[in-house]
Amino acid sequence: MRLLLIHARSFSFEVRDKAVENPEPLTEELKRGSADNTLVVFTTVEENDNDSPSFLERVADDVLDVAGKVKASSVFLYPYAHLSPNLAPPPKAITILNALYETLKGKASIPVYRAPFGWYKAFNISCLGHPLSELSRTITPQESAPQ
Ligand SMILES: NCC(=O)N[C@H]1[C@@H](O)[C@H](n2cnc3c(N)ncnc32)O[C@@H]1CO
Repeated sequence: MRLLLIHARSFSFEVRDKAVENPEPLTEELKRGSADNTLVVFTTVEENDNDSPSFLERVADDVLDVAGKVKASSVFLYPYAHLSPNLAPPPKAITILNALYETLKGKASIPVYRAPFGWYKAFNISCLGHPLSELSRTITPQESAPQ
């Protein structure tokens, strides 16, 4: 999994067009969204990722560690298919992203928002520019436990 974490003074998005054959069904609340003082997590699910609790908890712990360090008021999970050449196919990616969203919500003491999967979206972001305001992570499922 590849993450780009941007601590934003403000962030907003609005859905435009379908980007995959079967995008996530849109509800009114998923068509647009915004937050201030938020940690935007651009997330690319890779082909070797899985939805095991141990993997998702490592990802969530890393994200929430950054959110705490930068004192973000919320986390914004943003599906983003541009951070890796080894993409998981959409059905697997949406499953893992939704599981990561639930894991984050279960662990976070701040609100966790998300943008919908499978859509092109317009977005505005105002990066705060402090030393921890632009971070990237590559997190992979651990190999099977040593024999
Ligand atoms: N620019 C906006 C956009 O990227 N839209 C992406 C994601 O919402 C989603 N998507 C498809 N595959 C993946 C993946 N492996 N990981 C994350 N999202 C994915 O499908 C859209 C087209 O690739």
